[in-house]
Amino acid sequence: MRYISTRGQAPVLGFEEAMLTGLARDGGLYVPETVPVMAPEEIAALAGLPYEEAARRVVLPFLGDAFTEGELEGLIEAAYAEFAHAARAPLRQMGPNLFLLELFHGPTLAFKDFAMQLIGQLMQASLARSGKRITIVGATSGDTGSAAIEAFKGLANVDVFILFPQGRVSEVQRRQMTTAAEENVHAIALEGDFDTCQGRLKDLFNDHSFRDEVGLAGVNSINWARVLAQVVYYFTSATALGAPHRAVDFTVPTGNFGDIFAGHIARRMGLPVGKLVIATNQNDILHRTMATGEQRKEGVSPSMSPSMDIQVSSNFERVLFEAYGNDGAAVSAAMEGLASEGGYALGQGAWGWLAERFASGRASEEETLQAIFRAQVATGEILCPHSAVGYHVAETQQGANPMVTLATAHPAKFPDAVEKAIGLRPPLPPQMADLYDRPERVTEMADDLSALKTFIRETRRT
Ligand SMILES: Cc1ncc(COP(=O)(O)O)c(C=O)c1O
Ligand SMILES: N[C@@H](CCOP(=O)(O)O)C(=O)O
Repeated sequence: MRYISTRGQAPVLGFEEAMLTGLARDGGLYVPETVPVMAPEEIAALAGLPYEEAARRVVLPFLGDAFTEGELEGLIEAAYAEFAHAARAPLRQMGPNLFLLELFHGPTLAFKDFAMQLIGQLMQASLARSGKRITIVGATSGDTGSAAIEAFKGLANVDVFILFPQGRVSEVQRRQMTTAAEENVHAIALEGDFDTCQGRLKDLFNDHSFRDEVGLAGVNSINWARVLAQVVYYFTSATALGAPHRAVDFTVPTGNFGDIFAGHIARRMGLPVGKLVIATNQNDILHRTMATGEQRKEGVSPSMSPSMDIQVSSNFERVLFEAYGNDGAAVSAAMEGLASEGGYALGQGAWGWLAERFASGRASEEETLQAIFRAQVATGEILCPHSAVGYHVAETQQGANPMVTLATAHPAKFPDAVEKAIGLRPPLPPQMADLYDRPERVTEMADDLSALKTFIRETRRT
């Protein structure tokens, strides 16, 4: 299995190297050169399997010879052992043909745990073999950070630095990151928004001597392995609803485009996905891109679904690479336009290509609150604001197929928004009940790349 960069100028890598490399050395993102296809019988056979076994079957063809089947089985078992629901990703019926895929039963209460727990296991196995040590730097708008901390805290050969936008995550999200007591974990509150954090992360990767000096590794969805692990729940949910014998639609609350890109990969693997709907909050760059054929940045406007307050949607580059017929030079030109001129036109061919594969919608702040209210009245389910954005858009996009909307975080991570919608503050689960009593440890930093490098150099263990 070979992985190539979306910018076409970086070395071709195997799975394990791509996982440990993070951002490609030409600034692009790694994607599989070819996507393995599952036969309808293989897909049908996933129905009713334990989540772990379905994960093994879906993930294995992408790994080449990086891990043996036996190794992979053990690592997947360990990855999902701490999930609080036996089904791992249970489906809940919300209406006659509308379903919610609950992805918040992992240790940090967001869908990030599905991928982060697995890549935590894969990376540790790989590092144990090589004896190397790495420095993980992650950028977060709230959920990736705590998921990464949970997966890598306390490891002797890994240091973890998480950049989050100061004042732009919920209090629960912040405390999940700043209360880790382990000495290898460092939460950094950066001046700016999530795009600033992700921009600095990519700057660190693009400084080749720095990345080599500290053994930089990435666990954002920059890392292909993150996306791959998220492909699994599209298969488990669609087969539970009758795939491959009928098509299933999905609506995905979207920010960095990783989760919905995983759905796109599931479809390329042969899963009959009907509509794949991008759902955005008021930071609706992706919805506007689909509507106008032009991607143009506006300022980030803080919303009650902060994890989706993103304008520079990293994984859009992966789908653009396909839309441009794997033309790395065209992708580089578009990314250059986004960075220096604030936007670029997709081009008619690429716009049409995308419109055939993705629909889109947006939810305003008021529509998000109403969706939380409606879902609770209809079914008793309390949605987090991100899931509510998806729920609102899913309702407007429903057709003949079952529609699954992804519930990406637990409502207790966003008590203020939920209280505004339904007058209740959802309690944290018992293992986090003392979150507000734990001491916080955080480093506040201005947006200064050279100061960030110095901090990482001086703080990481060698
Ligand atoms: C709760 C929640 N919902 C949705 C998203 C958007 O997912 P993606 O960035 O993969 O599009 C995020 C952040 O990634 C998130 O944390
Ligand atoms: N919403 C994310 C942003 C980072 O996304 P990732 O999938 O690239 O890690 C978050 O909560 O941090």
